[in-house]
Amino acid sequence: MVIHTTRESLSTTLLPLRKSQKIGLVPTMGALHKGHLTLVQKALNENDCVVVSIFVNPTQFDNNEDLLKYPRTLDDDVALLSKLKGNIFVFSPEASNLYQGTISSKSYNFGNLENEMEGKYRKGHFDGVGTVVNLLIRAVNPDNSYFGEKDFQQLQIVRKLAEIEGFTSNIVGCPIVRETNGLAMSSRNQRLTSEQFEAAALIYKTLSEVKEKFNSITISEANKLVQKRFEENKFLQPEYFEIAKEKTLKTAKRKHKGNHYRAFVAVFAGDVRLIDNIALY
Ligand SMILES: Nc1ncnc2c1ncn2[C@@H]1O[C@H](COP(=O)(O)OP(=O)(O)OP(=O)(O)O)[C@@H](O)[C@H]1O
Ligand SMILES: CC(C)(CO)[C@@H](O)C(=O)[O-]
Ligand code: BAL
Repeated sequence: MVIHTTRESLSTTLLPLRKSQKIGLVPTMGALHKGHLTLVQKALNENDCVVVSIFVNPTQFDNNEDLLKYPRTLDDDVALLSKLKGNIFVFSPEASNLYQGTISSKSYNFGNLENEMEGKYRKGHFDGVGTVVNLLIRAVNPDNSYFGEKDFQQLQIVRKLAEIEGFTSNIVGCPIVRETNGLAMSSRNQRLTSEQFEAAALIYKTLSEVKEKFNSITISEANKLVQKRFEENKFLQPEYFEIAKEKTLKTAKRKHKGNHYRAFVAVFAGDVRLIDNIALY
């Protein structure tokens, strides 16, 4: 497996391939799991070669401890990718090489998408995500770029970013991959104790209950139901639970015909922050 650590070496390798090959990009922060591998496999199925970027982007963290504790497992990541069949390039640059100058965010207006949920609770997060995704897409110039629905708000932001920055790449959304207990796979799951991991099954269980009852209860009743379920669990502290319109991600207080709704949640298990969401249709 070829590992590129600079934009220059990656671009030299990709240049001759461009004429005849479709290039896929899967941006990640590493500590790869089956969720990531599903994205990579989809990218391999739909392209001739795939760049998997592994870069823990400092500008999207508002919490320095979260950044320091973020798992970094490059050797294991490469070993996992090596098991897949197909032409994969790992792109694992230093921040100074990727940013080529000061390591700071551009300021974006994503039409308010950035002010909801994750944007509200992680200040500047989506400016950091937008900045790094822009840098990665410009470095790779892919035909298709793959993002998971686990980070559904991020996926919507990246679609908007593509309009703002005029990307030629398609932005491809991929369904959430879950553990057998329902917990959405996430690199941060590595930091859970076994008790927290078991308890965290409640997140998807509760989202599924809301989905099942959604047609027969009000949004306010759904909010109360979620509050009650988490009150009963000593391992999990919800940061937010919101039912929002899928397109605008605006919090919904009442249901209106013709809208698609989605439930979103962020939960702390100790100091590990987990997010999840579910379509309510
Ligand atoms: N369980 C999953 N199902 C589908 N896509 C996923 C899943 N986990 C991660 N992804 C996607 O993989 C890409 C890279 O994600 P990232 O490297 O941040 O991993 P992560 O598991 O989301 O980690 P964390 O949430 O702890 O930051 C993102 O597009 C993300 O949405
Ligand atoms: C898209 C991304 C790789 C940008 O750093 C990150 O936010 C992620 O892994 O979801
Ligand atoms: N997968 C989202 C990246 C982050 O938590 O910063």
